Amino acid sequence: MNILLLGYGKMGKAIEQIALERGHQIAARVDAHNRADLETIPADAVDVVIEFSAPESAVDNIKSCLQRGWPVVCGTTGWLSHRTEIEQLCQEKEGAFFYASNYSIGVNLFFRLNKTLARFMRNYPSYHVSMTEIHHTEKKDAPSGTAITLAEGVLEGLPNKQGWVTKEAGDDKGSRINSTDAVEIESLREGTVPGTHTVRYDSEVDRIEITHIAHSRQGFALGAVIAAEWLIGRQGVFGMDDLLGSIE
Ligand SMILES: NC(=O)C1=CN([C@@H]2O[C@H](COP(=O)(O)OP(=O)(O)OC[C@H]3O[C@@H](n4cnc5c(N)ncnc54)[C@H](O)[C@@H]3O)[C@@H](O)[C@H]2O)C=CC1
Ligand SMILES: O=C(O)C1=N[C@H](C(=O)O)C[C@H](O)C1
Repeated sequence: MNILLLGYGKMGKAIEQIALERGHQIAARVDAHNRADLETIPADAVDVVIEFSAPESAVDNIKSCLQRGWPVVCGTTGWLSHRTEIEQLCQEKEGAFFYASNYSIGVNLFFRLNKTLARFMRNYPSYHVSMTEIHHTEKKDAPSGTAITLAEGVLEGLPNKQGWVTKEAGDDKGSRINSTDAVEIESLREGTVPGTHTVRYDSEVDRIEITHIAHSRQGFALGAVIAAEWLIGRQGVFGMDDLLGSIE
C-alpha cells in the first residue's frame, strides 16, 4: 500500500522503517516545514495516511485527509476534546478513521488486564488507586493518552470513583473533584523513556501494582502499520478493539 506519513518525527521515522520492511511504499512524508504540500498530493497517490504529529496539529491534519477521501490512522495524543467533531466528519464523508492512544499490542493486553484488576478491586475500598506515567522530556502532552485510557478502564471497574485528576497540583483536566474520589495520575518526564505506565492499589498494609514498560517505539510503530493494513477497504470509525477482535 502507498502510505502518506503525516508527521515525520520520532514515530513517523519508526513507522517508515517497519512499513518498508513489510513491503509498503511511502507516497509522501509531510512534516511541519512542508505541511502545505499536503494539498498538492494527488488523491489517488495515497491508500492510507498515518498521522503522528502534535496535539495542536492533529485535528486540522485529520480533517484535511478525510476531506480528500483518504483513510486515516491517527496516533497523535492530546486532541481528544475534538473527537466527536472528527467522528462526525468521518461519517459525513463516508470515510475511514482509526484512533488508538497506544498501538502497541502489549499495551492493549495491559488495558484488558487493567480493566480486570479494577473489577477485582471493586469490593476492596481500603485500596487507593493511582497511576504514574513516565515519558521522554520532548513529550508535549500530560497525562499521556495511554494513562487517560487506563484511567477510563479503572473507572469502568470502580463505579465509586468519579473521574481522574493530575496528582501534582490537583488541578484536574478530567473533572473537578476531590482526589480521594478520583484516580490520581502522576506524569514524570525523564531522559528518553519511550513510555512506562503503572497502575497501583495501595492499602495501609500492602500494594498491588501492574506496569507496562515499552523498551522502544517499535511496538507502537508496528501496531500503527498493522492498523493501516487493516483499515483499507473499511468505512467508519475504529479502534484497537475492532482490530484485535478481528484477529483473535
Ligand atoms: N498512539 C501511539 O501508539 C503513540 C502515540 N504517540 C504520539 O504521537 C505524536 C508524535 O509523537 P513523536 O513522533 O514522538 O513526536 P515528534 O515530536 O518526534 O514528531 C512529531 C512531528 O510532527 C511534526 N509536525 C508538527 N506540526 C505538524 C503539522 N501541522 N503537520 C505535520 N507534521 C507536523 C513535527 O515537526 C515533528 O517532526 C505525539 O502526540 C505522541 O504522544 C507517540 C508514540 C506512540
Ligand atoms: O509521546 C509519546 O512518546 C507516547 N505517547 C503516547 C501516549 O501519550 O500515551 C503513547 C506512548 O506512551 C508514547
